[in-house]
Amino acid sequence: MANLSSSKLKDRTIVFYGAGSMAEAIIRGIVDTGVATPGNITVLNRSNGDRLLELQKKYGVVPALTPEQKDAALARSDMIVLGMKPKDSAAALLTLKPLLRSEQLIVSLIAGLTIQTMHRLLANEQPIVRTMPNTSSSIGLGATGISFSASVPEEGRALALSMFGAIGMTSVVEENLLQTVTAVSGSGPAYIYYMMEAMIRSGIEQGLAPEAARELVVQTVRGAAEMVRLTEEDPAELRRKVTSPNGTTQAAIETLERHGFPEAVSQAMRRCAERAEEMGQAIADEAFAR
Ligand SMILES: NC(=O)C1=CN([C@@H]2O[C@H](COP(=O)(O)OP(=O)(O)OC[C@H]3O[C@@H](n4cnc5c(N)ncnc54)[C@H](O)[C@@H]3O)[C@@H](O)[C@H]2O)C=CC1
Ligand SMILES: O=C(O)[C@@H]1CCC=N1
Repeated sequence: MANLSSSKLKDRTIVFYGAGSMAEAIIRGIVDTGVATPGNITVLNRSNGDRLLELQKKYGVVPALTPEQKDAALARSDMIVLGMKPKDSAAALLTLKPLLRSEQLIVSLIAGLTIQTMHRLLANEQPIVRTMPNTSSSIGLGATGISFSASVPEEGRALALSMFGAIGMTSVVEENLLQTVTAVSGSGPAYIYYMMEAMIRSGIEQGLAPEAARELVVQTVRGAAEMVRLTEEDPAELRRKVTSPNGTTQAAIETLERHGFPEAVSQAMRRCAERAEEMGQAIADEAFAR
């Protein structure tokens, strides 16, 4: 049993309940940075044992392969990270319910699923940390929005902040703003990748070798993000500095505007947040309709 008086993540037992791509991003981050001990991390899935063995090989974490191993890991761990798909989450919480002790900390990664729905499913006020991380966590550059149920003690807050702080930046927000965090940073990497795909494609169409197009785009995105971060200047100001009057950038930006780029981004983000809400509502509707 881990030392419960210590707030160090290293001393805590953690179960990743659902070991897909987001769980792996976090595992890689906390193992690589050394904030957690691989031997204290158990991974479990619904059915894919090979996936668990792959994670064991890559990170030294412990696979729970049999129903007995799964129940034992869930029952004894200090933290349980819910990393299954939203549609599987209600069933997983109901499975968890009879195994839980009141001091175990639940950390949810699940888009849309509210603390209220989790408390209702568990029929108690279990300490819950609801988060919205992103996959850049796997390289220590994650951005995670975090909310706490009132039942999370100070120590639980510190543990969660150290987990997500080790793999990037964290922002504690009111729970109703986690949908917005989903729209900004949870799904955000995909918008940037989408932009990169389009830029690489156009570079190739205009004659660049694929590798050159890729390298130039990657360095451009990396450099632009670092410029915003290091100079602390407003992105609009940095953009102005690239844009010579009547020059090439102005021509490009005007074209993006004509095609509704800012409005498209705004609508995409609103739809993203709305979708998170819908997904959370769908979980609750399905779980409590019976
Ligand atoms: N992928 C992303 O960028 C982000 C994902 N999330 C959230 O993370 C969660 C997982 O997403 P991904 O990792 O992308 O999905 P994924 O499909 O890669 O992984 C889900 C895993 O959960 C397992 N699983 C499903 N039901 C289970 C059950 N009853 N018991 C045990 N394991 C079960 C599946 O076998 C699978 O390994 C989702 O709820 C999503 O909303 C949050 C932020 C970012
Ligand atoms: O697409 C999704 O639903 C998840 C949540 C945020 C990023 N991926």
